[in-house]
Amino acid sequence: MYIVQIASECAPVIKAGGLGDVVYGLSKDIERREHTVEIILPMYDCMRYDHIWGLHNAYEDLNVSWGGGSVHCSVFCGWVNGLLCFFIQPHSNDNFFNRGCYYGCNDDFMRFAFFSKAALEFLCVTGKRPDILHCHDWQTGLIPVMLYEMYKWRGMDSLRVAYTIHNFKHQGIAGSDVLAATGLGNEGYYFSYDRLRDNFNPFGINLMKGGIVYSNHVNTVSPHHAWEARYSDVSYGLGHTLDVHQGKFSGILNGIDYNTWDPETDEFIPHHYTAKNISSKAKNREALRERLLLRNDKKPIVAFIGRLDFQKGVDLVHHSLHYSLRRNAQFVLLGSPTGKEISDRFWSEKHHLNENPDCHLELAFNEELAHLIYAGADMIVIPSNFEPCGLTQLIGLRYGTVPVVRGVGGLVDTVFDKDYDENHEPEERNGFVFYQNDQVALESALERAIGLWHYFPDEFRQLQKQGMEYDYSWKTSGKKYIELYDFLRDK
Ligand SMILES: Nc1ncnc2c1ncn2[C@@H]1O[C@H](COP(=O)(O)OP(=O)(O)O[C@H]2O[C@H](CO)[C@@H](O)[C@H](O)[C@H]2O)[C@@H](O)[C@H]1O
Repeated sequence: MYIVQIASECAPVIKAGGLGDVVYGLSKDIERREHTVEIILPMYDCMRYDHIWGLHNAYEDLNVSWGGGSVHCSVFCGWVNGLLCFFIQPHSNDNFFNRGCYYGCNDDFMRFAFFSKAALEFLCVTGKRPDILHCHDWQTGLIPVMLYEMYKWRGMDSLRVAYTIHNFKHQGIAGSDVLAATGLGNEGYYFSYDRLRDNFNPFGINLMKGGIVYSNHVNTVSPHHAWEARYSDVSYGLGHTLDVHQGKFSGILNGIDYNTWDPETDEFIPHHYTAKNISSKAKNREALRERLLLRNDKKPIVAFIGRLDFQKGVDLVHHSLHYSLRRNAQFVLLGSPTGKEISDRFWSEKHHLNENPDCHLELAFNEELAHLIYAGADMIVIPSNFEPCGLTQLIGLRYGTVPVVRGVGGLVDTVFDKDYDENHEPEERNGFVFYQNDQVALESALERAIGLWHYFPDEFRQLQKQGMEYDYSWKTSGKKYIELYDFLRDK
């Protein structure tokens, strides 16, 4: 089979969060199964060029009709750890991808609508006819729309689209100017509730909704979140649309790339280990302390790694920091703030705790440090408000770092409470789970975790090993995607 992934991120070259990991890890898995996979990405000025091998100009004259005129683009091509990637570079005064950031501009919907159209144009003029186009999140929601409404007539009618939603919170709400710019036009047609009109904002079109309506299949990234999306409010207004399209909606659990995330070979950690010699993990704890100037004391390290965003339960992240310090633990936070308010709050906390020898706040994106924290910490706390899948608990489990999570979304599918999970035998349990979205609930789980570390170290070690024995690689999930692609291709 021939699959083309179109996305706004692919690790390690473009990574703001979990989307990048999934595009990379899934593509690697597809390749391992001997299918052909290619990835189309924007060519951002700030991406990690050092992770691309053999970057060269592969297509010089891509002209994309846009806003009544045409934008000239170059398409570069190179290999990211063996994966063939195409990078689209538009030459226009809009400077869509030369902004020193991946997201967060006022015209993001225009930037990614343009990228979507350019990706289709590239496939069209180069004669590439994959069996499956796999699109991700709102940034590429217009691809199935334009494929069906425009490009199908240009020899692309055999392509099928799989659309994966990693985060319902960001949907890409735009005005009719996007219709005009892309050439879709016909406002009356697209501003229908059956098509792109936003379910709650009558003046906006919703790019993610377009992806849902027009794709051949839609999935989110865990079975439990697929259920939540239909029966609770976490689909942020798209529940009705999912209901209408329920026959083509499912949940497929994410995996993680077991070569990138492997405590036995990880190039960013000083001491390698496996479940069998987990005692070596403690040396990474020491290395982490040394790196972050924490004192050497008989205490566990609790960590948080992630975007600092409403989604991640920042109030409870903040509370878990202070609670851990009170309960004789150290705390390490690696977080990229997503807004000014959250940023100010955590910067002020960082200054306040600057001299504290038991905690460190790193407010930045730092891939290398993330690896050392996964290896050196004893527990990872994930108190999310909602979590479509969550990768940090999967990585934590792989590194013997016990997850303490709120029971939502994919966290429900992957973490099983040591004391209370009734569906798993004690030897199959792997972490701590709380459900209520409040401090008391968080404390009850964190206290059990920290207490186990201090008073029952053998049991704690056993729990770490049980977590490490889980297989959350792409082995199972990759197979599910291949089955899905196969099913769509034959339709
Ligand atoms: N400051 C930082 N420095 C270094 N590394 C950092 C970092 N902040 C985050 N990371 C890394 O980025 C990834 C984040 O994974 P998450 O599952 O939390 O993704 P996110 O919420 O962004 O994405 C969405 O998509 C993913 C993928 O589908 C879903 O799992 C998730 O639920 C959904 O919200 C991990 O690899 C983590 O180590």
